[in-house]
Amino acid sequence: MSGLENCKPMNTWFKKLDTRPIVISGPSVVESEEQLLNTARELKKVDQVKIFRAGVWKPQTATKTFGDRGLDILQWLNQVKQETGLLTMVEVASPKHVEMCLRHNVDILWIGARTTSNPFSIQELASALQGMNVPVMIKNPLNPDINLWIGALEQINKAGISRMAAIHCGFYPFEQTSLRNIPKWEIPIELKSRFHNLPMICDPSHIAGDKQHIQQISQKALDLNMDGLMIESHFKPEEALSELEETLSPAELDEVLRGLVCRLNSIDDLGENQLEQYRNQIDSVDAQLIELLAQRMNIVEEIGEYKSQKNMTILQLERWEKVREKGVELGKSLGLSEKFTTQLLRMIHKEAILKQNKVMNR
Ligand SMILES: C=C(O[C@@H]1C=C(C(=O)O)C=C[C@H]1O)C(=O)O
Repeated sequence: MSGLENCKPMNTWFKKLDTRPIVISGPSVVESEEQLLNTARELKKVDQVKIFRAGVWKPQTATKTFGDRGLDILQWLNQVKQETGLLTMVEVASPKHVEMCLRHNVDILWIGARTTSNPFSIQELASALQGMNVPVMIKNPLNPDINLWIGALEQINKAGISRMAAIHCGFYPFEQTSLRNIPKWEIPIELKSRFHNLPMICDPSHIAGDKQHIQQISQKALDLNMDGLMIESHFKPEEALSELEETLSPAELDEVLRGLVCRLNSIDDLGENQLEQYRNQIDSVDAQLIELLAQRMNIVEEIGEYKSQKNMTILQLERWEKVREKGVELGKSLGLSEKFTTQLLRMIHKEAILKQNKVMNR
C-alpha cells in the first residue's frame, strides 16, 4: 500500500471548506477580466460554491484566441479572491505554471487528464511541487487506467503534498456516446476503496458534455459519497467561447445544486442507531449461516468416509436432485427465488464433492 494514508480531508484544507458537497465552479477558460469577475460575483451568491476555478492556460482554445495572458489572468484571479472571498483554483501542466500560480497566491492547483496520462509530465510537476505547501487535485487520465492515476497521485504525494484530492472526469470514449466521457464509475470506486483517506471530486461537466445530464451525474457522485463537484459556469453561458453546451449560468448551477439529495453516510449522521441494530442482526444471522455450513460439511465428510469404506461413488445424482428440489421448494415458500437457491445449493454441493474427494484420497 502506498503512503496516501496521510491525505487530509478537505474540510481541514481551508476553514471555508466545511460544506458537503464542496462545489468548485467557474469558466472553462478565461476570456476577459469582465467575464472572470462577473462570473465570480454571481457564483458568490450560490451558497455551496467555495472554490472558483479558471482555465488560465487552455492549449486548445486559450492560446489560439488570447495568446499567453497568464500573468494578467492571475492578477484578475487575485482580485476575485479579495472581492468575493472565494478560493481560487487553476490547472497546471508545467513547472512554469506551478511557479506562476504560487507566486500569485492561487489557493489550489489541479492537474488535468492529459497531464495525468503522461508520467514524464507528472515527474516534472512533482519536482516543481517538492516542499510546496499547496493543495493539488489530480484528474483521472484520459484512458481508464487506474494504475496511471494512482502513479500520479503517489508521485505528487511523495513530493510532500498531503492536501490532495482525485477528480473523476470520466474517460475518453472511442465512439460516440450520449455522454462526452464514459463515467466508468467502478474506477473511482476502486480508487476510493484502496485509499480511504483520499478525497474524491466528480467533474460532471466533462462527463456530461451537455447541460442536461449534469444533475443526474452530480446525484450519482453524491450517492457514491464523493466529497465535491466541479461544474463549469459562465455569467453568460450562451456567449462562452469554450465548452458552450456544458456550461451553466450561476443561476442554473444554483438550481442543479438545490435539486440534489445529499444522503447520509454513517450512523453518526443519522443521530440514532437503527441501522446499527439491523447490522447487528445481519452479523448474527451470518454467523449462524457459516456455523451451519461448517456443520453440514462435517457431515459430508463423514458420508465421504462411509462411501470410501463401502466403495461407493462420491457423486450421487439422484440424492443431489432431491436436495436441490427440496431446497428450492422451501426457499420459494420463504420468498427466495429459484435461481438464488439453486445457485447457493450448487456452490455447497460443489464444495461437498471436493471435501469427499479429499477424504477418499487420504
Ligand atoms: C453428501 C453426499 O454426497 C454428495 C453431496 C451431496 C450434498 O452435498 O448434499 C449430495 C449428493 C452427493 O452428490 C451424499 O451422497 O449424500
